[in-house]
Amino acid sequence: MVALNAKTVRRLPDEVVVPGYDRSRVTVGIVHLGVGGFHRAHQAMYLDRLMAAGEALDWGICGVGVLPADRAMADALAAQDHLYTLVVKHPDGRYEPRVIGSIVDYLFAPDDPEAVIEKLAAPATRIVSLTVTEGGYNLHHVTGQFAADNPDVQHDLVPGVAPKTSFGLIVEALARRRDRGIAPFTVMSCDNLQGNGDLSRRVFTAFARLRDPQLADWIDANVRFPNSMVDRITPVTTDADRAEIARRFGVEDRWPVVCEPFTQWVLADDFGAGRPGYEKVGVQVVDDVEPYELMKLRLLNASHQALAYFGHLAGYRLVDRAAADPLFATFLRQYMDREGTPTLAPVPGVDLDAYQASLLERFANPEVRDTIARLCAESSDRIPKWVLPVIRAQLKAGGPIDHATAVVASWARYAEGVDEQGEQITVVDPLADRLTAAAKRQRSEPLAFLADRSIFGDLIDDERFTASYRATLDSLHTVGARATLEGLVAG
Ligand SMILES: NC(=O)c1ccc[n+]([C@@H]2O[C@H](COP(=O)([O-])OP(=O)(O)OC[C@H]3O[C@@H](n4cnc5c(N)ncnc54)[C@H](O)[C@@H]3O)[C@@H](O)[C@H]2O)c1
Ligand SMILES: O=P(O)(O)OC[C@@H](O)[C@@H](O)[C@H](O)[C@H](O)CO
Repeated sequence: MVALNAKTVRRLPDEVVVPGYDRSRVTVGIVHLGVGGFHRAHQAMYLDRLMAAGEALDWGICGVGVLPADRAMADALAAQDHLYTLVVKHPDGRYEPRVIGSIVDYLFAPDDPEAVIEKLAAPATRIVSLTVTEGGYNLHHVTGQFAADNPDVQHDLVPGVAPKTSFGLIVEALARRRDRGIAPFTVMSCDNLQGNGDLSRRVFTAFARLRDPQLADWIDANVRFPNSMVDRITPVTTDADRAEIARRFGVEDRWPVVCEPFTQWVLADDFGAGRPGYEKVGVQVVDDVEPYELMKLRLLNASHQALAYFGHLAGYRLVDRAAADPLFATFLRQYMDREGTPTLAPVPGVDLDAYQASLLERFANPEVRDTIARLCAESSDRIPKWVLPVIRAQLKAGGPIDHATAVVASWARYAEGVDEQGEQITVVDPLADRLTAAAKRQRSEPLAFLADRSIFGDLIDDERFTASYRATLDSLHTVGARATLEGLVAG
């Protein structure tokens, strides 16, 4: 057994691909906030491929942990010279292991925010990328504007304090760059949000405006925020993954990453200070990302939510098991076909029918072992971004809404916190208490959950929507998830 680090990496079995490039020559050009599973399966992997081809050695990544919970990642990476194993799991049971070397440093902001700000302000830092989850942008769910009422954001607005948030860290670094005459970095969001670049521009300038209006104007005029669509299903790493990787390859890795074979990154070419030649390793660099991102968010991510709550209520705990159930597969396919896809513009080079079929195959990969629990978490940050826009578009167009609306009703039923067997459901959501309190009232007050206008806006005033919602919720309460799905599928 080999405990992974820079010295031991050469002793790994041949089937493990290891960095063939000299990592001591790699310098930091990218600072990444939110180094979780996805960043390590996606952006860091693309860069590793480029580095393996002898390119982009001045675009190494320095990871940053913003939240106190990131201490575990800081410790794991430090113990391994920032190396980790990425294991691609094929549906036939094949594992493809690769040690990724593109992350060369990691800073833990809660211990030393000043070091993070200086790293961000360093002239060599030309891109600051983000995977801080949908919640990390502090968006008002209905208006899409920056919600400044978060206590940590308020803390970061006090002059001279050590920042606690991405906003405080990035905006302070941009202020120092401006004052020192250093060109700004590009801010590249890789989170699952429509127009993630445009939206990053909105929230970072809104935060800066609360601090210093001139700085906000400077950021707005000088900083680039490219949009992107990112895709690769990356479940939470488990101890079983660690044990299996040790057993198969003799690698002792504190925090490997596992993921599906599919990967996609569609990126707008909008960088102010250069970028790695990502297109050489399969990234689609395009002028307009919107058609791709709408396709992905409204088909893949919305379908994930369509599977999540019904799946949990029907007794499933793994995504592949639910996706392989013909009833669920039919429901998802009908949702995509009749409701999601008609809201999309044509996507260059993509056959949407084939895309839908490929999603069902990806979800049903039995090796990935993605959990329903991961998909159910933080729903209040996901449903408004992925499912409600489909309902609104279909209401406007007079199109069908029953399946997308049923997803919302299934979330409301799930949020009651008790399943169909009377077992407790742990609702993981920043708004869990509020959501569960409203959901518990809905047996006597059917629209109680929808009354939260900060999430649903004025949807509660639309009679077609509420009629469909009530019908599904009532069915969930009386006949349960499976029979409700059967009814929906039968039309
Ligand atoms: N996992 C996937 O399949 C997948 C695929 C495509 C895109 N993504 C995007 O990547 C994001 C992260 O996914 P992951 O699987 O890496 O999750 P993860 O839980 O492994 O990592 C999330 C990281 O974000 C940080 N974070 C969370 N809230 C934050 C905040 N408010 N401020 C700063 N940092 C914050 C966490 O500390 C952690 O480092 C997703 O929310 C999504 O937008 C994920
Ligand atoms: O990670 P989130 O919060 O964006 O959403 C959960 C999943 O739908 C998502 O992670 C998908 O697995 C991913 O978007 C696939 O590319």
